Amino acid sequence: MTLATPTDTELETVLAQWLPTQRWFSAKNGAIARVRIAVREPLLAADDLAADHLIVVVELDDGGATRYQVPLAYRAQVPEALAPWALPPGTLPVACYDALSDHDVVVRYLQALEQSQSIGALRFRRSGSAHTVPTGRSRVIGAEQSNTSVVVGESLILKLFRHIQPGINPDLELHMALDAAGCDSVAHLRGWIELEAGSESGTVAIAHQFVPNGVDGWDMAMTSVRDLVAEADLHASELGSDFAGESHRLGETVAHVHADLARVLGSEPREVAIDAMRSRLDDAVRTIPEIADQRRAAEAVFDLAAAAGPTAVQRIHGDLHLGQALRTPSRWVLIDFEGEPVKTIAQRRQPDSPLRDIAGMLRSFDYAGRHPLADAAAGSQSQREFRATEWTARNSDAFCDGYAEVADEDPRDQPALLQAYQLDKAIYEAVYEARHRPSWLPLPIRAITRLVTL
Ligand SMILES: Nc1ncnc2c1ncn2[C@@H]1O[C@H](COP(=O)(O)OP(=O)(O)O)[C@@H](O)[C@H]1O
Ligand SMILES: O=P(O)(O)O[C@H]1O[C@H](CO)[C@@H](O[C@H]2O[C@H](CO)[C@@H](O)[C@H](O)[C@H]2O)[C@H](O)[C@H]1O
Repeated sequence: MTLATPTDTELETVLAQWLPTQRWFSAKNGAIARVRIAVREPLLAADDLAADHLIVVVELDDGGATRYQVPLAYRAQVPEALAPWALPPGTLPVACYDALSDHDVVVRYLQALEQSQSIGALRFRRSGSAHTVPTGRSRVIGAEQSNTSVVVGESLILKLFRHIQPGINPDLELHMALDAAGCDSVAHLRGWIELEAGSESGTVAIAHQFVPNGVDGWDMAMTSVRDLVAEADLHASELGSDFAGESHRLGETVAHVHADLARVLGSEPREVAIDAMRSRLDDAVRTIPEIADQRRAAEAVFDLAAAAGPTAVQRIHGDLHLGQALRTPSRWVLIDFEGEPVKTIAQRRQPDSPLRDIAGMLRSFDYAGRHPLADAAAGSQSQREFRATEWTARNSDAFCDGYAEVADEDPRDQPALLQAYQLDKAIYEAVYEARHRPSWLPLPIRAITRLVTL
């Protein structure tokens, strides 16, 4: 006999309690009026384990509605190791938990991908030649991420988008283009899942080759900066953990990826959408009153950029920072081509200047350089501040040098646009930090002050 699973109504009640506790649930500030199951596709139905793939619509009191993807598994009891993924028992007749934590359910997803199956409204698509489901165990990563990824057998990574929107996700579109270009600075595409639901159709998950032995660029940069803060009498160039060589190589990598994207998806001269930057500033001032004093000066930076005239635009990464770069023993690999999570899919698919990605990385060097200062002991703080500024400048320059060597174009030759993109990113970061990590908010706020007075 197969396991009895909860009714939609039973699940909707429990989901309304559980969803706001999840990191990827973005509507934390709004009160939930109702959770409605829009799609429920059965994936497994055995006597000891059942699983459904759910798309739920969360309706808020303010009238807003967002769609989330929630795979659920059911057993008589939640296995002890999976307890952190359990939903509150409430009135459910069986134990219920996030299905991505259960290896048996993950294997079901991978089999469907491998065979390009359709399960109800879900279309599983394999990319490239036949590949077998990895044999090793699976592990969930991304507790602090916008989405949820599962690594299987240390050879494949399946990422399920949590907040889903209609349309092709840029992460899929750009990886298809980069694979077609033969780019080896990204993880190769292994498959994807689409939801076919009329006007709500779109990409809901992507599988990539897992990059083994990859070290996150942010973690590497942190090691270098921490050494600098501990040895404040050394220059960045004197550190054993100097990062400038890596920054240079990262600049080269980003330039190669931009060139491949332009070659496959095109590039053309166009005015940069400075109005979008102005309206982001307006929204940010409403959320973060501390930056209101900088508004006039920020508008002046945007005015100067608007006067710069047309520049080459193309498809870009869109949310590039050190955490989106993995250093393998042989090269840098860029990941997560989704663009900024706050933008709609249509906005993220708009061509933009490569300067946006370069500015994203420059902001990241600034974050890396200054973040450890908050923890450093007082006393020689000004010396540490000096060293942190030096570290940031050294690595930003190395990155731009590396980029310029490959692109034959130095990003620093367009100072007004580069400054506007950095300022726009710092404004985005301020809103991001206010929402997700309030203790980090001073970092982008100080950057805004610096960027408007350059
Ligand atoms: N192809 C890959 N190989 C190895 N690790 C990866 C790969 N893709 C992502 N990761 C790891 O998973 C984490 C989350 O991936 P990411 O695509 O950035 O998710 P999110 O959209 O949730 O931020 C990354 O920080 C990285 O550590
Ligand atoms: O990786 P995500 O796509 O989820 O990106 C979001 O979260 C990032 C934080 O993890 C955030 O990046 C900001 O903090 C980083 C340090 O943690 C720093 O290196 C980046 O420069 C800074 O922007 C990113 O903005 C946000 O979209």
